[in-house]
Amino acid sequence: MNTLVLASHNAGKLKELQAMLGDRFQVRSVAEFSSEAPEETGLSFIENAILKARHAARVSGLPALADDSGLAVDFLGGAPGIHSARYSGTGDDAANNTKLLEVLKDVPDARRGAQFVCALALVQHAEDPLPVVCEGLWQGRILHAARGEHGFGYDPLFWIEEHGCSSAELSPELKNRISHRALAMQRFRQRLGL
Ligand SMILES: O=P(O)(O)OP(=O)(O)OP(=O)(O)OC[C@H]1O[C@@H](n2cnc3c(O)ncnc32)[C@H](O)[C@@H]1O
Ligand SMILES: [Mg+2]
Repeated sequence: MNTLVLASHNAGKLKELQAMLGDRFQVRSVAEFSSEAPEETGLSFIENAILKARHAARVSGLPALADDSGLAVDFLGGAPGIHSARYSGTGDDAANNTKLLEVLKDVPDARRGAQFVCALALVQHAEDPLPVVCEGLWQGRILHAARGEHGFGYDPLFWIEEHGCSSAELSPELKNRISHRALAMQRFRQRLGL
C-alpha cells in the first residue's frame, strides 16, 4: 500500500481524512516529521493547500496531501474564509464560534447562508510542478446557537436543511459522505482513478 503524509495539524480534520483514505493508503501525519506548521500566506484555499502539501513533502520526503478549508458566510462577503481557523485571534473553536454568533446576532435567517469549502492538494514531492487539486463546497446556514457534539470547528453552527440538523449532529459516517471534504475527496479519487 502506498504511503501518504497528511499535511494537517488539526485533529478533527485528520480523523475525517483518515476515515476517507485509510483503506487505500498507509496514512501518516506530518506531525511525525515536524511540529511546525508552515505559514498560510496564500490568498486562496487552493494556494494554501498546495503550500501545506509542499511543506509536508519536504519534511517527510514522501507524497503529501493537504486540506485547506473554512467557512464562507454570504453576509460577511465570504469571511472568515481562509482565516477561519484563527477568526477570533486564537486557534480555539469555541472562541471562533462565539465571535461568529456575535457578528451575526442581528442577521435574520434568510441572510445567514454559508458554505463550507475544502481544497485538497496532493504533491508527489516538494517541487512537484503538477499538484492534483480538488475542491468541494457544502451549503448551509448559520444557526443562532450551537447544537451537537460531533465534528469540530464550526460544525455546531452549520445548519443542514436536507437533514434538519447541524453538522455537529450528523453521525461522523454521514458527515464523511456529504461534507465539503467528502465531495473534494470524491473528486480526488476520480482524478486518481482510485
Ligand atoms: O492547517 P491545518 O494544519 O490543516 O489545520 P487548521 O485547523 O489550521 O486548518 P485550516 O487552516 O484549513 O483552517 C480550517 C478551519 O476551518 C474550519 N473548518 C474546516 N473544515 C471544517 C469542518 O468540516 N467542520 C467544521 N469546521 C471546519 C475549522 O475551524 C478549521 O480550523
Ligand atoms: Mg491552518
